[in-house]
Amino acid sequence: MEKIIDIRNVTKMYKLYEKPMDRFKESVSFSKRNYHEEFKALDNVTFSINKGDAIGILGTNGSGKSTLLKMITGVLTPTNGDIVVNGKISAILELGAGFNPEYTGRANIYLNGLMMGYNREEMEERINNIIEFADIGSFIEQPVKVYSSGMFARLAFAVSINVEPDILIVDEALAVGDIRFQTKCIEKMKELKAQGTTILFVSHAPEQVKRFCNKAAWLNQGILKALGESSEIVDLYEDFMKNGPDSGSEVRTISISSEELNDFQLPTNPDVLALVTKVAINKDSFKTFEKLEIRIDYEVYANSIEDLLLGVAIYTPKREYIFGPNTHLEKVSIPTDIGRHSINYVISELPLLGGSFSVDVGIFNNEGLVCLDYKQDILGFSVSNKYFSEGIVYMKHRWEVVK
Ligand SMILES: Nc1ncnc2c1ncn2[C@@H]1O[C@H](COP(=O)(O)OP(=O)(O)OP(=O)(O)O)[C@@H](O)[C@H]1O
Repeated sequence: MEKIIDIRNVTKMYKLYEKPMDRFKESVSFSKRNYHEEFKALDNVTFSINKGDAIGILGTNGSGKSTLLKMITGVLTPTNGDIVVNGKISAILELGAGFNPEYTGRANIYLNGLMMGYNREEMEERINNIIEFADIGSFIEQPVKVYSSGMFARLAFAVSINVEPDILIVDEALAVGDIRFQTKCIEKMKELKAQGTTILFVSHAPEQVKRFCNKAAWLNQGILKALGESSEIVDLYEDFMKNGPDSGSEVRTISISSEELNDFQLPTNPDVLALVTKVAINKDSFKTFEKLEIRIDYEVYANSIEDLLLGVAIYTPKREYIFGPNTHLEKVSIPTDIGRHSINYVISELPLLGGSFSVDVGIFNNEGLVCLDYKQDILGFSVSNKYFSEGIVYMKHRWEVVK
């Protein structure tokens, strides 16, 4: 795979001044006094992008996406680290950037072409396509200062994609256009992708990234949190957005005691009739339809327990209850005599789609009315996939064309 963009240990510090005057004071200070605080917008980011990749850049507001893209285009320079770009970039970064507000739309097309390294004749070959794509009617002859944000987006997009770039960077520009224009842009981006153009795409709609991009990078507070196949990264990102910063990292695969169990002993407290002593899961991250297996060890301390039952419940991190069968409801008899027992709970084809999940295990009697021992959130697991469906669970279904 040919690397087209190589980002190595890139850090970007911004200087923050409390008052505008402080910047001036600092520049004239003989004693070299500091009037600013430093803010790290990007922190030691390293990754590379291969030729032909469509990579989505994900992250909440202020996570450093624009800063990174501006450094790739050369508008900003890194404080530390290096960025190597092997191709011609066409970028729609901030609406209106690269346009002269006093010039007409038509004159700005030539100006943009010039900045991309095309001479007037070369732009003359392209201008009709650009104007047709922008489709803003007679506004093309008006100074761009009178344009609406939608018109800006149309013109910027039309120019960027009609100049045969090696790398196309689209930062949120699609969000301003109407649906018809968005569709047209996506069609054109697909065409460029098919021709091998590398595309960097920032969108606040993760589904768009899932559908359009093969890769994704997730920035969080200036740090590259995850990088990989787009659908898997979007699942992680969406999970983080829904459940907060602690989700995912809290996924545990720990059994109640990681040490081997001691010899079986009756508890000193005679009211303790049975305990779940160990819970373990076969993996901590799954793909949909993989086999999930939870092993539950429990101990029974009295001979008189009727209707002993085990239950396993799966929850989202927000405690939305997804599924909770028990051995009584399903008429499965489990050992009830004094001693140590083990049960395997097996889902042969896990139907969950993306996200992280937690598991509770309980042991009860009397049809579940009396709880003997309950372990909440005793372990967790995550599910991520290549993009093939949306939602929490995959339901068996079929499509029938009626007409
Ligand atoms: N010129 C600047 N001077 C000081 N701080 C800046 C400057 N530009 C950006 N920042 C800060 O750097 C951080 C990253 O900003 P950046 O615009 O790269 O984020 P972003 O992920 O693109 O956000 P958004 O989704 O809102 O566009 C933010 O906290 C922002 O306030």
